Amino acid sequence: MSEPSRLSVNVNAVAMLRNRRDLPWPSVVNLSRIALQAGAKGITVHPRPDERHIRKADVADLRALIRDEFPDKELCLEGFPSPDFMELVERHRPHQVLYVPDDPQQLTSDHGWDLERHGALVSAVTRQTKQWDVRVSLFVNADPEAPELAARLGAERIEIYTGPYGGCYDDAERAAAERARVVATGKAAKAAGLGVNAGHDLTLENLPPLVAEMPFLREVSIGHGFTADALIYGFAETVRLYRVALGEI
Ligand SMILES: CC(=O)[C@@H](O)[C@H](O)COP(=O)(O)O
Ligand SMILES: NCC(=O)COP(=O)(O)O
Repeated sequence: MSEPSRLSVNVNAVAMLRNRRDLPWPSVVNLSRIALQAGAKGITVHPRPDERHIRKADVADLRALIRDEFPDKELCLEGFPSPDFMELVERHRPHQVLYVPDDPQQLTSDHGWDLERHGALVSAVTRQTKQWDVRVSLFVNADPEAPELAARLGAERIEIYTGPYGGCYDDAERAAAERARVVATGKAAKAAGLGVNAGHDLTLENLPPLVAEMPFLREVSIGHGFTADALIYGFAETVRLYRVALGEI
């Protein structure tokens, strides 16, 4: 039997494509089902306040999909802890929430929390979320100082923002330097007793060297690069390719 996967497929881009028309396809639920059947560990969505891709109704549908058809898989919700987002978390109780410091206008996530500055907010929402029996992960920059504070604020995991690493796709030397920062942050998180996730601009190319240096990585959530590959290979085959890149199969 193969190892349980570390891959959570982010389906934001599927929703974005669907939202071009007032029609229900491509179906976020059907493509998530294909990803889970193909061996992904979970589905990640980042409903943004303007619902430009994932809508509140998608969250309800995905929660039902996983509860009814894939009870051993996970739904991860990502977002800024606004009252609206917290209401969504309380209602649907995903397996994991990733709190990000994004403002409503932000195009995509491009930095982790400043935990010194926003410690009071982060610790309050973390406490509340754990009372709902939802695992809390905090989005942090690749900075080995961040994990200890994240642990003190009550987080169970961190997700290391890998955008700067992903952005070095054409520069091996800079990529190695960025990767070293991610790995050092992961090691600091592990030492602080946190589970370590990573995400943003991960691809089939940049995953293998990262995973080789971070065998303790618990989860990667991948959407943009995954969807680009899925347009070529299809969803199920792309899950297989990413699982190969993760060294799982
Ligand atoms: C937290 C993170 O890195 C991802 O959620 C990423 O920001 C995807 O969001 P978009 O699909 O809206 O770009
Ligand atoms: N948490 C990161 C995520 O869900 C997907 O990010 P990306 O692969 O779309 O950059």
